[in-house]
Amino acid sequence: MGLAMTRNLLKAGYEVVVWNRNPAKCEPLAAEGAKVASSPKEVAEKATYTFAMLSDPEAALAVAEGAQGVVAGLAPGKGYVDVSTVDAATSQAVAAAVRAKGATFLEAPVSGSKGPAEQGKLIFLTAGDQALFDAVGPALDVMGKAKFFLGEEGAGANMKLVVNMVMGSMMTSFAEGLALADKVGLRQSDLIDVIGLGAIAAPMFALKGPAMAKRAYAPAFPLKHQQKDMRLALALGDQVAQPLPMAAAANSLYIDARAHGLGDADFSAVMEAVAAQQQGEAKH
Ligand SMILES: NC(=O)C1=CN([C@@H]2O[C@H](COP(=O)(O)OP(=O)(O)OC[C@H]3O[C@@H](n4cnc5c(N)ncnc54)[C@H](OP(=O)(O)O)[C@@H]3O)[C@@H](O)[C@H]2O)C=CC1
Ligand SMILES: O=CCCC(=O)O
Repeated sequence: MGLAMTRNLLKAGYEVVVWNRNPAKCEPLAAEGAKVASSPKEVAEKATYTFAMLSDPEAALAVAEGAQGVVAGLAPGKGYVDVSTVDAATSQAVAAAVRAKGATFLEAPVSGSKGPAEQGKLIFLTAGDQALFDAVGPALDVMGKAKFFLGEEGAGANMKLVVNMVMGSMMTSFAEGLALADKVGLRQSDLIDVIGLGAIAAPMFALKGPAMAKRAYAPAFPLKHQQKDMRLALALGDQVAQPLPMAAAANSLYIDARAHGLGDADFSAVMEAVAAQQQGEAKH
């Protein structure tokens, strides 16, 4: 995600300084005009606005608050925008550390996967300091097709988790439908066509369905991240005493798929966990 988003900033003429834990991943961006820093701190020192796209809450905290982290390089007049999908508590902790340095903070997780990231068509779900939202608005418009400002930090993280919880449950339900159709002798391609013409048509079903029918799962949104989002959404439900039985059932399928080595496959690979359960075996 970070690679595609940065490419769009470079194409739009922004001066960009990049850092990645595995430095080899910076090489294509360096070839396209980005400067490479040796730490997140150096990025924040060199840039006015620092964006982070990281896997999970642990990574977001490490990169923000580590000894060579972003916060160490911030100062008044600078801003930090975290576009990773994390929980509200992580975002709030980072926001407090950023503001203690006199800088501003915006959480801005995205809806949309690899394709929209490449095409500059992401949807930003932001919250935090509105002045920073206004300042980075043109950059968000380069990377995305829509942006929402939802209020204080935590609101963007929560919105993202709710959206991805719904998406994760939709995907498991779709996988069960494909598996059941196959079991009763229906063509999965017919099911995909029928769903696509009716009230439950969804771009996700049309996009992923044909590959799922072939049991092919080239990664766009890695399954390990979908399972992380289900876990964080369920924790959010616990915090506010909202029962989420459908999401809990879906999460157990993602956990199963992840345990069987499918964490780096696309999240549609949850199909394999569904198929294995229907066969009454733990084979994937
Ligand atoms: N892929 C998608 O379709 C979408 C993903 N998201 C969210 O965006 C985020 C990134 O997703 P994606 O790009 O697919 O994930 P990847 O797994 O491809 O990238 C994760 C990034 O986090 C870095 N990272 C992980 N742990 C650490 C750490 N401890 N310290 C420093 N860096 C670390 C990785 O570095 P390294 O390269 O060194 O491993 C890598 O740059 C996730 O929160 C995901 O849920 C949101 C919308 C869509
Ligand atoms: O977090 C990942 C979202 C993927 C999508 O919105 O298509």
